[in-house]
Amino acid sequence: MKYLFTFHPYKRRFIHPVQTNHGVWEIREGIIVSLKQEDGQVGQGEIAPIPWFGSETLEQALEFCSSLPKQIDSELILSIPDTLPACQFGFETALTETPEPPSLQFSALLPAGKSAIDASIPLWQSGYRTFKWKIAVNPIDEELAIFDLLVQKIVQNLANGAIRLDANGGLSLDEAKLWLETCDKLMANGVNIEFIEQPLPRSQFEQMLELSASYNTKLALDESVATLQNLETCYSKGWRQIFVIKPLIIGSPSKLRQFCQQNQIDTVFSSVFETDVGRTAALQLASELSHHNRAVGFGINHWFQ
Ligand SMILES: O=C(O)CCC(=O)C1=CC=C[C@@H](O)[C@@H]1C(=O)O
Ligand SMILES: [Mg+2]
Repeated sequence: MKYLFTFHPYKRRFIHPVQTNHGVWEIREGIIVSLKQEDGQVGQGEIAPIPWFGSETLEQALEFCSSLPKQIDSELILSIPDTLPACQFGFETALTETPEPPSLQFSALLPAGKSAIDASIPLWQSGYRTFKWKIAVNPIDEELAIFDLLVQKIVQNLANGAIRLDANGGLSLDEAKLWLETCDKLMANGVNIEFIEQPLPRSQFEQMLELSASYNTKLALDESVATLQNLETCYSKGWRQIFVIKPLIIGSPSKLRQFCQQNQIDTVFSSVFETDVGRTAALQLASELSHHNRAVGFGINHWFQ
């Protein structure tokens, strides 16, 4: 079947710039692709790259879209190269109907630094019980002190709740060990620290594998497994703790589905701060493939003005 193909770049400014060890992210740019069938039905998909995670750049995605003919078919879509994972996701999901996903548990992202404490209260009051906090943004002694207050403020009251820490690869090995020792002690006192996400840079996989065997607190790989190729490599090198899956940059949903059906991996699905177009498709995939005991990192989606 042939589809009439159009694409529309978008640009959205974050209400609160996202502060991580990678820096401050102020504007999210992406592309909405539309595929119109002969009967007039239109399917949409979203291309939302995060090049610093290993996906293609927005420019590369735009160049790919511009290189396509006006009419394309599913054969061309399923042959999009693995070097364009965000395009693979955007075009493939534009092909498929995405029914409303069943209800999922959501995790709320807290801002880095001490503003996390005040930000957590309204989120907790609105029902969130899982929170993710960015670390390796401020000096570790400052963050450990803030974490102490955060735990007292919310986590201890969290019946069946949890807190996740995301370092975006910004800790040194010694800092990672200090965070893990701190979390293990809190875990021993009944605080549910669900995991520490990407404590070390992608280049230190072996050290993270060793850490994962040395502490009770679990580790989740994110930047290390951002594309399906990287995920398969980490799996083949022995990673069996948690895999963060960002559907919009992982690549082909059908290839991801195949891998998850062949390998029972522990996954947590995560947003790339996409629009509702990508979010709907991503939540559908999450509801299909995620271990339902892990909240999905798509909470508070009103990140934009
Ligand atoms: O996973 C979540 O809970 C929310 C999404 C999220 O934290 C991120 C999305 C995109 C890039 C990063 O800034 C960050 C992450 O590292 O997981
Ligand atoms: Mg992360």
